[in-house]
Amino acid sequence: MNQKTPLDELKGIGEKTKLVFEKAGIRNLGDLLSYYPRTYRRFPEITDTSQVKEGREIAIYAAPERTLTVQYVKRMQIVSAVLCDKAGAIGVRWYNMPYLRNTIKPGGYHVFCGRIVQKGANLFLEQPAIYTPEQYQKLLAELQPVYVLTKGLTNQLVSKTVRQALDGMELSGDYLPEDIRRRYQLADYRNAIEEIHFPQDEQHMKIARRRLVFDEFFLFILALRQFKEQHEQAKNPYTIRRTPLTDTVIRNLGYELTGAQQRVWEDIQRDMTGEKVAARLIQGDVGSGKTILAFLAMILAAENGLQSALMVPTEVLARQHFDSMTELIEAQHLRFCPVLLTGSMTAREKRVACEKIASGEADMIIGTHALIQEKVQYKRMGLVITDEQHRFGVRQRELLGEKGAEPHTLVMSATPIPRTLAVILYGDLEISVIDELPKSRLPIKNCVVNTTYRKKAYHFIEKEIRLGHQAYIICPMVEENEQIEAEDVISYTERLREVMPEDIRIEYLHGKMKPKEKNEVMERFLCGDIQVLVSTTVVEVGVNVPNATVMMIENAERFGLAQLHQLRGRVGRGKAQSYCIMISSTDNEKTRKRLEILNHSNDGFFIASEDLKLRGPGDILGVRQSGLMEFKLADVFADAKILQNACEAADVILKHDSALQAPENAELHNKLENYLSNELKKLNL
Ligand SMILES: Nc1ncnc2c1ncn2[C@@H]1O[C@H](COP(=O)(O)OP(=O)(O)OP(=O)(O)O)[C@@H](O)[C@H]1O
Repeated sequence: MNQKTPLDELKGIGEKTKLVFEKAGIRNLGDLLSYYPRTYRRFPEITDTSQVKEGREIAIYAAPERTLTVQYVKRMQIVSAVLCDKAGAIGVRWYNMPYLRNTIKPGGYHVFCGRIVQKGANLFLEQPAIYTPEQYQKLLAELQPVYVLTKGLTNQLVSKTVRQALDGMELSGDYLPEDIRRRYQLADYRNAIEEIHFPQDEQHMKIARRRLVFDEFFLFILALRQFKEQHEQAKNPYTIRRTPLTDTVIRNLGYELTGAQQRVWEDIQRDMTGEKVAARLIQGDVGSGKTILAFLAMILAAENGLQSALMVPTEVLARQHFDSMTELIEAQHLRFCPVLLTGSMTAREKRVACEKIASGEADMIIGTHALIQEKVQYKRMGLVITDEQHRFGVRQRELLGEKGAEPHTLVMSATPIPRTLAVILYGDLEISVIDELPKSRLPIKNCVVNTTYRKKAYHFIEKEIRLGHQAYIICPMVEENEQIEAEDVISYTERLREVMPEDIRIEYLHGKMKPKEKNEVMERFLCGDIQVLVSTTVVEVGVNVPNATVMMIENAERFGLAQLHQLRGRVGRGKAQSYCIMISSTDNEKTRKRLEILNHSNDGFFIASEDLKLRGPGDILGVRQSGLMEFKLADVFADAKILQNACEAADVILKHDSALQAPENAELHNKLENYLSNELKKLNL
């Protein structure tokens, strides 16, 4: 067995289980081994029955008062008892485990570990696992991997399957040359994989993680260097000239471009009118006004008779940009034709769009991945604008362009990273920074509060709505989940409708809704028909509704700081004073400190660096940063040092063997090829 062996060659993986894994993107053993735990769980310390609280997972050292009783309800056998310890007593229930009656005797002390649930007026310990104190002490030292789960996929199933794969696989070789491993003190691959899935303890897990993070960065940088090399050879196939039209558009915008926007616009024009194919990263904090620069670049292309494409990560965003572009064109009486192309459009709509694109009638094409997925024939494609999720824009450029005619690229990013890191991560791009917000903006007012403040917050939201504004409320979950104690969009909306005045229009939005429903809700929010939008983080990136002035975030402790900053960036985009209310459901000191950073600053760069200081590099898995720069394990902030090491290592290797053709680099070469094809697979090409 090797990394490419299909999963169903393992024992016990039948057709059904295979599909369950496939849904999580796991097809072969390589996919499985790199399905790293999302985090690790520790068993709770032993406490006593005075600490029970609904939803909490606890461990108590207790014994039943009397013999366990067994009741039959429908076809279920319910075993119940009252467990007593020094502090008091709690009811307990197990389902379909009648044999417990013989093993757990009155007065027999054990450690019971499970979750507290409320049934009617009473709290119960439900289905607790039972341990001897010695067994439990051992478990306390262990880290239990927790994976990202999908329907049918359990932690146990993943662990069991990984174990089987590791036991049956030949993983002796290490593609990382030994001198690199030695120089950067990296664990060997086999060991790292073993310890990331089955850590002996925290220290071993951290060593394993460090190696795998190095790998992620190392491959990423090697791929980047390859692209850069290819790219530097490309010549601009079309002549683009500056045009007075863009100056007129800027004059008629209704606001003045900030100094930073003007500077970056100059960079873009210089690129596009230059001799080489240009690739530039435009980095700017949330709400700094990146979109208008993208639009101006598209207008410049169109005026020169070239098509341009703007590719964004979500349908909601694609539609929003399409609408704003159409509005701009109409308001300024331009004669350009924009078209929208997204996956959820009907076959007929897509056909019409594609015809317009192929005939050259469409000047600007705005859409999602559909821009490369659909078989679209572009005509004179001169400019492609993507966001940082599509890091490997060069391949896409090739796909979007015609043979031999590579378009210019702009990559938009709101991730606030220091220049030193940006230079590494975006090594194939020139970098421009919009480091100034429009002057008309008032800084957002923030507060971090606990759940008792909710009622006041609702009153506050109502007041803002009466002033004609709108509000977002963010919940971490889509639906209720008994395992996770966090607010969910669906039941929250129901409750909110009950407590808010009836005339306030409240709707919800989440990623699992059909695209058409999502678009409808978003359009209604955009035009002010919906006043309070209860949403998951689907609104995180790019959504622009300047009339919204309140962002309330439930379970703020569950989000990374960068993500919270992105969410908050959905308000404060117009002239009115805006507010961000972060509700924290924990009194944990560390969480409080993290949220305080946001409370005191609206500056994305500052937040990212403070977050880093607080977490410290190599903090277990950290709180994931916003999903923008996605690595499996690595975090560009917390692992900045490893990133620098990986960059150095890549430079040294390429200096001696730029095409990775030397025999000692053969395995690395294969690994890189695999990496690149996986990156493309992610784009469903
Ligand atoms: N110079 C300016 N003066 C006033 N308003 C501006 C200026 N530039 C852009 N805006 C407005 O600010 C809002 C936010 O701009 P935009 O949507 O481009 O932000 P962004 O940089 O893309 O942010 P995000 O990363 O959050 O998507 C928009 O409503 C836009 O019309």
